[in-house]
Amino acid sequence: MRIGILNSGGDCPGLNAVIHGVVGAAHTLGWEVVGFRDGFEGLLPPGDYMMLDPSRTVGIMKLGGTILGTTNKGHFVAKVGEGNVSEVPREIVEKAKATLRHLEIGALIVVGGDGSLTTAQQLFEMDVPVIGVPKTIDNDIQATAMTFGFDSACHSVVDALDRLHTTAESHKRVIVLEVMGRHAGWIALYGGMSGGADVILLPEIPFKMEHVADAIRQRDARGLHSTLVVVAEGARMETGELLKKENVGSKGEDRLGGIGDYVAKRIEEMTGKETRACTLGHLQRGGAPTALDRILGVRFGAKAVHLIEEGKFGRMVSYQHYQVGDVSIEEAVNQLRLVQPDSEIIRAGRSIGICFGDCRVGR
Ligand SMILES: Nc1ncnc2c1ncn2[C@@H]1O[C@H](COP(=O)(O)OP(=O)(O)O)[C@@H](O)[C@H]1O
Ligand SMILES: O=P(O)(O)OC[C@H]1O[C@](O)(COP(=O)(O)O)[C@@H](O)[C@@H]1O
Ligand SMILES: [Mg+2]
Repeated sequence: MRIGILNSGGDCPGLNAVIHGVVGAAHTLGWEVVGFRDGFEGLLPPGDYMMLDPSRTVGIMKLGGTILGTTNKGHFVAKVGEGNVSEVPREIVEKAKATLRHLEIGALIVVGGDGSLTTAQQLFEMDVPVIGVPKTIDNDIQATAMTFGFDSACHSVVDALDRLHTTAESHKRVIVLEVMGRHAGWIALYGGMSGGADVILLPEIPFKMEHVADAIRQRDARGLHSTLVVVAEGARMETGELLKKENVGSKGEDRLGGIGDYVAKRIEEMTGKETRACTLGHLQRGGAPTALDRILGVRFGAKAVHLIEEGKFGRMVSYQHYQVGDVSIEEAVNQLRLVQPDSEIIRAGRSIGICFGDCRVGR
């Protein structure tokens, strides 16, 4: 048996651990693994690929990014903007199928986000035996309680906050840290809470600048002259508008960014306190995966191979109740896991005095 694997969409720490898991489990079964380069693009004839065996994947688990490369542009677009689904052109699917036939590949593992898994589902519906592995650094796919990459991103946020605390305290400043989180604010919430942020602004909880400014004034009155604010890039201004760096229209997803600068400027105007903004950006996506992301990646990779062994095509690996299981790709795509404003974690945050920007903090 020969199987294929590709990574697609944005990268994140842990992708190489998935590859390591796939190659290890396949090797044990005596299977060969073909790794396609640059996402689905590698499927186009004559095929851009490398043979993967344990000698090729030794030591890759600790590396960030992906040895296969990835892309979010090209011929296989299946999802644009806020979730509009488009069909991958039939001739492109036929070309991909011809490459898979030519290379005698019996099953294809697609490691990708919601968009790439939408493409995977379309290939499955056109008789390609596909298995999905969920990849989202934002951790926002409903069908899996957790995915690799998220924990590493939270570590970057905590590291940044640890550093920002010392400089903010020395200068009695407010510092606003903008982090990733397009629809879901998990990175801001987990990273912010574990890094000791005082104000956390999420896409799921619309905020008012008055409440943010009030929280900072209250802290000042208590002798706490520095404040750290974490804001997810998808957090919405009072007007409900998203701040974008680039509007790409129907070509894909708009690039978000700028909310950190906006919030910092408003804080300075409203409180008179010296305020600085800092954008963590792709530092969250790069670098070595944490132990948690490595073990998740390896388990996901091994599970993907075992799903092929069982012939469970059209399924996506999923993590629920501390177990790696599977769900249908079709059900998994388009269902976002968002922070619930009335959840236990938000209540815990409020109870320790964190301001989420939607109401006055404290009694
Ligand atoms: N080969 C490709 N050609 C065109 N679009 C692609 C290709 N691979 C991925 N995309 C698109 O890139 C976007 C992002 O992919 P996705 O898998 O959702 O990852 P993420 O959102 O994590 O970056 C989606 O809109 C997806 O359809
Ligand atoms: O590398 P790019 O294209 O700037 O991507 C950044 C985007 O990726 C995201 O982190 C989403 O990634 P995931 O699909 O992996 O969750 C957004 O928060 C952010 O806008
Ligand atoms: Mg996506």
